[in-house]
Parts: sequence; structure tokens; C-alpha cells
Amino acid sequence: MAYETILVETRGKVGLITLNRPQALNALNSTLLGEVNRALDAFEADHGIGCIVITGSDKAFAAGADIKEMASLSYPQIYSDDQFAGWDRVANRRKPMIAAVAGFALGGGCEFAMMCDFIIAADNAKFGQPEIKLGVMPGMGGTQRLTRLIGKAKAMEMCLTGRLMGAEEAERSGLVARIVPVADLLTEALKTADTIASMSLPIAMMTKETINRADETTLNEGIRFERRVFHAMFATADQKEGMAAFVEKRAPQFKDR
Ligand SMILES: CC(C)=CC(=O)SCCNC(=O)CCNC(=O)[C@H](O)C(C)(C)COP(=O)(O)OP(=O)(O)OC[C@H]1O[C@@H](n2cnc3c(N)ncnc32)[C@H](O)[C@@H]1OP(=O)(O)O
Repeated sequence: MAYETILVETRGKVGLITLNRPQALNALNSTLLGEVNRALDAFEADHGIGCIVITGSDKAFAAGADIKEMASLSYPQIYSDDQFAGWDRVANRRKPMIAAVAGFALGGGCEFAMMCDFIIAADNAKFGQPEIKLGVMPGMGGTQRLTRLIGKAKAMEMCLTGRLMGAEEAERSGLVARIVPVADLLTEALKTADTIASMSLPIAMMTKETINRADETTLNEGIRFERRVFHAMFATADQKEGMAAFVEKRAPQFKDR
């Protein structure tokens, strides 16, 4: 089925979604959200896909939720439609997802990037939660995810002033995993995604689920969860293969079982 606002491709075992509303700096409207979820549904159902990359243009990953679409909404509308609930479906995906961010990642754009498992940033990336300048605050998880990633002081400062953060500060603060030159962004993100996709998919998914527990639970509960999942990994053929391959000094051939 065709897409209007995104480009969807597979590159080997990697699913690639490119946000494609250049006239609006990839502002996130409801059509785009529906299409992103449709593409993610397809990638999650495809056993050949081991990792997903989400990117935008060199100028903008996304300049935020679509202000023009939102501006005239009333409280009863936004409440009964449960505005932004579709973004929870994006955030709760089970396969590994990387955001490859160049240019502006503002408001919902920054929030979308933070829904991914990690961010690789181009050296021209600019992150921000400027919603306060519009008389609102982040509404797609930003107050929570940003605070967990960069700490309360910086999250407060960014959300209360609307100040933008460049790539270097974002890396220092823990918002992004790595910075690369803008010209290399997609290549580097795809290379990283390829590495992840070459691992056992169920083991990668269990690892993602376990790391995400750290945001939701106490240290002791998280460690207990890790132990249970670690033990369960010994029921997979890929654990046998991975360890046998090491002992036999050869590359593992994971079967995703
Ligand atoms: C409220 C919640 C929960 C979440 C949100 O995300 S609210 C939105 C937060 N984002 C922002 O406030 C950023 C808004 N955009 C800007 O400040 C600027 O566009 C810029 C600094 C990112 C870039 O400025 P530049 O001068 O380079 O480009 P523009 O001429 O301003 O933009 C080009 C084109 O795109 C439209 N645009 C940009 N951002 C949005 C947006 N978030 N929603 C809708 N449309 C957007 C902009 O209006 C212009 O289109 P027109 O020429 O047709 O007006």
C-alpha cells in the first residue's frame, strides 16, 4: 500500500522509514502517525527484519507535532480522541529501533526520537522541547523520557525555556549515543542497524525488553527480571549456537530460534 508522508524501504535485514513532509519540516500530523504505525506493523510482522531505522532529512528529523493540525482543537475533542495515543504504539514496539537524527528534532520530533532505543545524531542536529512557547508542554512522553535520559535539571531547563541543545551537548548529556558527520548519518545508522540485525532477533528483543524495565521498576525487581530472562535464553537454539561458535572459533549462524 502506498504512503503519502513517509518512504518505506528494506535494506537487507533492516527496515528503513524516512519521514517525508519536506514542506512542513516533517511536522508530525495524524496521517504521518498512521503511516508510521502501518510501516512498523509490517516490519514487526516480517521475520526477515531485525532492526528498524527512522530518519528524516538533513534539515529536519521532525520540527514537532503539526501545530496547524492541532491549533484549533478543543479539550473535549483532544480528550475523547485521546490525542497522541497512537504514539504509544510507536514507543512500545518490540524490535530494536534507531533514530538517525539530522537537523531539527523539536517537540514531538525530539519525543519521537526518544521513543526509539537510541539516537545517532548528525553533527548539525538540534534537539528541543519548545512547546512552552506555544502555551503547552510536551505531550508525547517528553517530560518523562527526557528527564530519564538527561536528568531533571537539564530537562526542566529545556522544557521551561524552550532552549535548543546541539549535538555535542546532547551526547554529553546522554540524549544521543553517538555523533557522526551529517553526510555519513544514514550510512552509519544502517551499519549499526545491520550489526544488530545480524544478532539473534529473539535475544535482541529480550535484551531490549529487559533494559526498558530499568525505567519502570526498582533495581532489585529489574535485576530479578534480568535473571529470569537470562535463564530463559538458555532455552534458545541461538544461545547454544552463539556459545558453540565461540568455542569452535567461528562466526555464529543465528536462526532466530
Ligand atoms: C504540543 C506538542 C505535544 C508537541 C509539539 O511538537 S508542538 C511543536 C513544537 N515545535 C515547534 O514549536 C517548532 C516549530 N517550528 C519552528 O520553530 C521553525 O519552523 C524552525 C525553527 C524549526 C525552522 O525555521 P525555518 O525558518 O527554517 O522554517 P519555517 O519557515 O519556519 O518552516 C518551514 C515550513 O514548515 C512549517 N512548520 C515547521 N514546523 C512546523 C510544525 N511543528 N507544525 C506545522 N508546520 C510546521 C512552517 O510553518 C513552514 O510552512 P509554511 O511556509 O507553509 O508556513
